[in-house]
Amino acid sequence: MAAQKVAGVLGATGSVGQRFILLLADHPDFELRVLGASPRSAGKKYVDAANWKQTDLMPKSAENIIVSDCSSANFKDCDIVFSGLDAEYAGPIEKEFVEAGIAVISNAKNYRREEDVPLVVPIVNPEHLDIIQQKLDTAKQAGKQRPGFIVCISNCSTAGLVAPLKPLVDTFGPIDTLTTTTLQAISGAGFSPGVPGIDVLDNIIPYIGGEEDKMEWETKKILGSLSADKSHVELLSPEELKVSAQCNRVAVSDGHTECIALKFKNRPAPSVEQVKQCLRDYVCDAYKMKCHSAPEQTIHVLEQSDRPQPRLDRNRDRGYGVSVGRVREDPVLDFKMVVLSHNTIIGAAGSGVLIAEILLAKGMI
Ligand SMILES: NC(=O)C1=CN([C@@H]2O[C@H](COP(=O)(O)OP(=O)(O)OC[C@H]3O[C@@H](n4cnc5c(N)ncnc54)[C@H](OP(=O)(O)O)[C@@H]3O)[C@@H](O)[C@H]2O)C=CC1
Ligand SMILES: N[C@@H](CC(=O)OP(=O)(O)O)C(=O)O
Repeated sequence: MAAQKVAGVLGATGSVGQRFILLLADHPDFELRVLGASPRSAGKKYVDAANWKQTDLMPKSAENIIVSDCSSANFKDCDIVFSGLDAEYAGPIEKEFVEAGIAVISNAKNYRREEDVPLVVPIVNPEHLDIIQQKLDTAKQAGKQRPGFIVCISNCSTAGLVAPLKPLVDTFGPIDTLTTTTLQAISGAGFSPGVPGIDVLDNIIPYIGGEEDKMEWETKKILGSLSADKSHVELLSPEELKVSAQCNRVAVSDGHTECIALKFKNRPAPSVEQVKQCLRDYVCDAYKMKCHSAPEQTIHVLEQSDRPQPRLDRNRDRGYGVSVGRVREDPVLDFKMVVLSHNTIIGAAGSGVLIAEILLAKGMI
């Protein structure tokens, strides 16, 4: 077995950071050695710094790690750094890491729209990581040191949305119009401070700041194609794809549900049975590459009329699989369906870990 790569986590005490700790404990490819968080946590043992909220116990291996401040010098021995930093602080910290030659996989929104930064949902568009290979090749040819780089993970609701779209577009051609109404879990709002119980209990909050714009924009980058020179992604134009999102916060702990409807450009549209079969048959590249965390079944098509449900279905394929149910014809567009994805696994930390496994398999770290 190859030696494990050394890994660090920024924002290790937060909602996404805690999920990274769980997913990286006992990982065959990565040894988690360095944890970073705010100055409030730095200097404390992880067990004292983190307000642990996961239903799995904190891994013993993390308990006694002393939390560092988020300066790249503390992470200089890391082959890869995963970031679950609060977006308010992620920008300059992640930039400093990249300038120090470190490979960063970020959950924060700050660099997702940069032209030369891949925005990757690993079960959907791992080929966009070729942008990184191109950067590494260019540096090598110029006789430069291996550069640092950043890969961004998408917004969590966007990750669930694009998962079923990918095989549908590959099989039936482009989508013309897409609408989604989300029901998003409270863990998506993070832990500092998080959504107060009094706001969300017995309630639905029909607003999540910035979320709708992110979903509408990021979908067009993730479903876009790599440029011929592999330096950037060509975004889908508004004429190529119209997307409309409405986002709501609901009193669910983990798992974002989305009610989506879509219309294909090509006529005649496929049948409901063809759509379901296409989703069932989809095998993501990461699974074909035998990546450790890749879901065996990328998309679970559920036939029961009252599924998917967050509590019952969010952990399919350890949270790396996406569930789709209630696939049916839509009298306005072509089809509608309900999509469920685990927001801190395939929507955040799990995607980060799977991206790192793909980078490792392709020799980029
Ligand atoms: N939760 C989710 O489902 C998803 C979240 N994201 C994104 O991931 C990122 C993390 O989100 P989430 O885990 O929910 O947020 P949390 O609020 O739960 O965690 C934020 C983390 O950032 C750290 N932090 C805060 N201020 C600073 C600072 N000044 N310097 C260094 N570290 C700091 C916190 O440390 P401390 O505990 O010491 O304050 C904590 O570890 C965000 O950018 C978010 O938008 C993306 C997709 C999904
Ligand atoms: N906004 C998402 C989580 C999140 O932080 O997304 P982003 O990384 O795109 O800001 C939610 O509330 O569920």
